[in-house]
Amino acid sequence: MTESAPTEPVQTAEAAGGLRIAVGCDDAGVSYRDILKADLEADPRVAVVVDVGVTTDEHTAYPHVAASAAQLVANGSVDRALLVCGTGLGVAISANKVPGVRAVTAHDSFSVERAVLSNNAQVLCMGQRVVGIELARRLAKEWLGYEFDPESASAAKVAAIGEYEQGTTEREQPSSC
Ligand SMILES: O=C(CO)[C@H](O)COP(=O)(O)O
Repeated sequence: MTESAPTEPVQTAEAAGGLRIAVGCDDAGVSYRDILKADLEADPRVAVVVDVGVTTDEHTAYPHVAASAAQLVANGSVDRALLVCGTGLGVAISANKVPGVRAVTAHDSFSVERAVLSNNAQVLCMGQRVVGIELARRLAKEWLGYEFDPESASAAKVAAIGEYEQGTTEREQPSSC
């Protein structure tokens, strides 16, 4: 099911009956976004797909699309986001500017796995000019199967990322600096 972007966090993945996922792209990622979106909509693990753009005749730059999707993640409207631009880099950098969001660019199976299991990344970014479409589809499918374990040894490391973001911790610099 595709829905327009909700403004309020309405429910949880459990209540929705599956993952709620935002998809987005710039004009360099439209065809991959369309294919990946269709795959997500057909996947029984996915309850809701929210498309934040762009449309085929639109040229909104990647930071704006990425920020829209990341804000939906941050406010709890969706569980995850899948973003596509030319490289997957700009959308990741942009999404990471939204507090609470951990976005990665990944084009291989192991990195996709660790993005969730090590980093609890909610946003996966790919580059239409970098990865083949069949690999991108496979990676997106694998990505759905991973769930971060808050009891894992990785949890404290992810928490430390949040502390730096919030400025509640600071690392002592070497005395030479
Ligand atoms: O890949 C992109 C940003 O990382 C984007 O699709 C193209 O950006 P541009 O090279 O600045 O046009």
